[in-house]
Amino acid sequence: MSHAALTDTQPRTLPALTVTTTAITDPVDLLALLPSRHGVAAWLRRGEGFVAWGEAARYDARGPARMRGADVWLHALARTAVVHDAVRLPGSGLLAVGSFAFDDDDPAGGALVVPRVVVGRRTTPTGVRAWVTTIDPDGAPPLPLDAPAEPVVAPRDVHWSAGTTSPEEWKARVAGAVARIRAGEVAKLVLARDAWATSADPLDVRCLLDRFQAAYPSTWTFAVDGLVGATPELLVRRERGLVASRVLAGTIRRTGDDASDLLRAAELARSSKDLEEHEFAVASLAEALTPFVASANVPDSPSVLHLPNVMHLATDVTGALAHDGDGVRPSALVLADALHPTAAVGGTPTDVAVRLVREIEGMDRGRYAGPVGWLGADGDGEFCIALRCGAIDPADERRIRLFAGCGIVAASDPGAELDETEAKLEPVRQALLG
Ligand SMILES: C=C(O[C@@H]1C=C(C(=O)O)C=C[C@H]1O)C(=O)O
Repeated sequence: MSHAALTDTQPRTLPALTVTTTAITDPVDLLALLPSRHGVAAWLRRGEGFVAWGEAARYDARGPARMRGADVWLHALARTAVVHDAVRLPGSGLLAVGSFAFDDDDPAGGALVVPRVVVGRRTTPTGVRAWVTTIDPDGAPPLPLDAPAEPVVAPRDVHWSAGTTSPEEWKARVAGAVARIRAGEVAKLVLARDAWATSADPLDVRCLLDRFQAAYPSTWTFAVDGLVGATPELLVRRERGLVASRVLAGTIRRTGDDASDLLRAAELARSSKDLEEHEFAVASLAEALTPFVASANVPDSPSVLHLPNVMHLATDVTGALAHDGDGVRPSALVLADALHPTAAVGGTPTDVAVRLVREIEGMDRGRYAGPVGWLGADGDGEFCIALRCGAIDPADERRIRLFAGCGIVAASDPGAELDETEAKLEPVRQALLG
């Protein structure tokens, strides 16, 4: 598909938004506030973040400029919005949630959506603060905040079906990738696979989110436009002039036995295959971030991140944002665009790896492995990499497409990589099964 066919569909007129944020008493359980399974969004970690519903404005993004176009759109909306923000914390005031396709050419494109209602919660040095933001377009009456909630529906009679390639075929593709790496075409590339699950009823993201939060509290649990998951990987956070990113690459499966998991964690921290893979990812992230920061802190060696299903080598990179030539600081979404795709989901070097991923993987990734998160009107925000997630089929909401991938290097073994994808599919599988 040519890029020309994938230009952004810029809305002709922008609504004038009235935005009001007021402090509320701590609701503790944000998910319990979501009124229905329709048109809801969530961004939660350790019980903090926000839930949102309704749609005040929407930007459907396409093509290589999908993120920059969305950023310009929110900026323009913010210029005409009337904002009363009595809370003034990251995530209060005008914000939008978005997710974007992995590939420039993917018709999935992406979207940035300004919700009608956002309820947020955050721990501050003076205690937990909570707020509600209402966003009303063009004088529309505010949505009722105390509408009775529709009961949450758990998935039922879930059955699984094959994705684009069978496990055997996928292993053959990994072996093909290893041969191309050993031939010197590319140093690392990330290959993913998909699988389908179908429930008896339309899927209710509120149930899946609840289960993700309970099982994976240290991940970013999200629902954005039908993409739902629990990702451990922060692409970029921009908050008050500081940036942060968490690079993950190098993975080992958990056994469920604490003593042997500790041994495996030590093995992972010494494994030259995983350390090499991790170094590629940190180096490419640091290089992509350099033009935007006045200073950066890149730790010399990774730590081990323990999740219930897998352990990863992890490096937290931080920096102080620089102003560009016009004295403007790039927004979180502009930064996400510059950093995407990292070596953790593309490969090294990026351009060759992305071309080979397209050729060898033989599947459309859609919004899997693309940036997902939120953007505030002041440019602060948080974008993760959409991993450990599934995309609900808009044409049949009983169906969800799950994804998982892994970094392939010269020393990769196809059977072990298939195993790793199975471990990475677990969060969504568990959320579907309960
Ligand atoms: C691609 C995925 O995960 C990425 C690949 C990893 C690896 O290869 O070790 C580790 C974490 C993620 O950066 C996925 O979960 O689908």
